[in-house]
Amino acid sequence: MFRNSTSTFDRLLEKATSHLLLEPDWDSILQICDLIRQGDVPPKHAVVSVRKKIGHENPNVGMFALQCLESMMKNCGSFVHDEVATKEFMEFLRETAHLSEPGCGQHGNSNPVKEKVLELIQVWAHAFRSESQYKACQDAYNILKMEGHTFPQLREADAMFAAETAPEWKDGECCHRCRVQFSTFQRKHHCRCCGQVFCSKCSSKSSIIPKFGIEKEVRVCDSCYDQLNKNEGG
Ligand SMILES: O=P(O)(O)O[C@@H]1[C@H](O)[C@H](OP(=O)(O)O)[C@@H](O)[C@H](O)[C@H]1O
Ligand SMILES: [Zn+2]
Ligand SMILES: [Zn+2]
Repeated sequence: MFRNSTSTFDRLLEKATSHLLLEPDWDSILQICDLIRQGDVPPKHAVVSVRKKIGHENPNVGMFALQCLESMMKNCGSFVHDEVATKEFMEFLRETAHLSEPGCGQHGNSNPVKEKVLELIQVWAHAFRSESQYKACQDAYNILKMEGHTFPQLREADAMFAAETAPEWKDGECCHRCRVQFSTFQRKHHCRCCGQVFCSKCSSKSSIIPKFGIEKEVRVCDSCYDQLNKNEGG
């Protein structure tokens, strides 16, 4: 399931972080986000790959990788938050900021990679201020503050995370809609929109689910189908 989309992801990441770019390749970045949101690429693989690019000796590659990470955090929801808002990853980012400093230990923010790291940690610390499972961001922010780094002005709008992620699939012994019992001949199916379990008759339709970033047709139950397509065809 992951094999070919992972190679697509890798190709897109190469493209989005090429040292030849003069500005971010937003189209590739958004395609990367779609692959992760649709569950086509394991979030861990995605974050580990971007991390390698952030640490690239060419600061331009590092910068493009940070912009890619920023979009992934904004658009891919908890899949990516769980991989990035960790003590270990925050230490890596703090290390990256220090390594990119001109000379040893000055706090001049004249370095775009360092400035971007400070901006991102500040936004995430703010966005996750009430989520204890992501307190690593606050901790990193406080450490950097204590070290005397100056942070850019926080733009409230930057701290909003867009995408919801698709719900976990529920289990059950009968169809959520018509209550028919599942058996060898009456197979289970899941609606990708509500995550409930259905018989084939009650989940025979498919639809895209933009709110979850699912741009390809996937199986949905009859009521989710109606919801998702109600404004179509009058
Ligand atoms: O066909 P089975 O061997 O019963 O396996 C089911 C299919 O994989 C269903 O995929 P689908 O929803 O895409 O149909 C999945 O939703 C169910 O959980 C599985 O039990
Ligand atoms: Zn049914
Ligand atoms: Zn549904």
